[in-house]
Amino acid sequence: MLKLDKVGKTYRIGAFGGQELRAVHDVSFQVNPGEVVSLIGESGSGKSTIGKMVLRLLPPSAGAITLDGTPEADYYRHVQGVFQDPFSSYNPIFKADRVFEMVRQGFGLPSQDWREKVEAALRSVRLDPGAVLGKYPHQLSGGQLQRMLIARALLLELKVLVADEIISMLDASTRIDVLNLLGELRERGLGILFITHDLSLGNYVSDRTVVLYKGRMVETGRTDRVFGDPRHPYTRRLLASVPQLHRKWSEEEEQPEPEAECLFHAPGEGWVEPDHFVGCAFGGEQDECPRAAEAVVIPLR
Ligand SMILES: Nc1ncnc2c1ncn2[C@@H]1O[C@H](COP(=O)(O)OP(=O)(O)OP(=O)(O)O)[C@@H](O)[C@H]1O
Repeated sequence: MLKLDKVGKTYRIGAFGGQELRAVHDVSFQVNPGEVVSLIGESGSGKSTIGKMVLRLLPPSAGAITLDGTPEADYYRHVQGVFQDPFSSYNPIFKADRVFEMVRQGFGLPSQDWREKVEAALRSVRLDPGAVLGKYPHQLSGGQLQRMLIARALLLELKVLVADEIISMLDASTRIDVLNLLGELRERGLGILFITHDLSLGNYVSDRTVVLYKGRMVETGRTDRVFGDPRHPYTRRLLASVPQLHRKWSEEEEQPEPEAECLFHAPGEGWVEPDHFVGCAFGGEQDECPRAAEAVVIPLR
């Protein structure tokens, strides 16, 4: 089980790193084996920063990230990531399957039976080894390249896959294939952290959802509860802003603003039901909240 416990990240910014930007505050959640957890939030809400900390590409400034008490050296074999742009993960002048050889060398894995293992991993992501091995990146589609990256991660005794906006650059028909592939990997016991700004994707793919606002968790719980009965006003706003098929944009614009809800302070903060948490987007720090003085909090139920 991957566990984040009160994780925070502060970046040093400005000339000579003289200023601080708190990108992630006090984030705690877990990803169990065979579970997809989606991390949802607007641009800049800290999703990728959390993904990078989980992948140990960035050190947390506070809190801890652990995987079953795994020793540090083994962590990288068990927790791997796939990112938005599959093309940038390949060197265009080398054949695409060089990524497999690089991972073998990088982790000092034996060359014996390697080809068979690679072919088995490719088949498990529903790729025909004969159709992709020996090809250059430009000869393969974005969906095939993305699947190869997932196959590469599978060769490393993967326990948790961090999928950061992995389908946003794929076309509609390939997207659903990759999403269904994630579903199959989940069935096989993989834990998946699915990072997206797209609420409908998060709803489609995940068992549990974490909603972020400016680096803070404002709501988390079972996806059917968070989407079916959102308690934080921010989550409600997000859900209301998803375009709906039967409505035109002009009609959307005519919708009145919801009244008298402070966007940030949710009534009944805390555990509103088992496995459904609602928190203040400012961590209860009143002086940070621009609307604290004017906030009128109404009961949501
Ligand atoms: N290396 C960095 N140095 C300084 N600030 C950073 C760095 N990386 C991200 N940030 C800042 O941290 C905040 C969170 O960024 P992050 O990329 O994690 O958000 P995100 O939710 O993934 O956004 P997006 O969906 O646009 O990728 C932003 O304000 C961003 O500008």
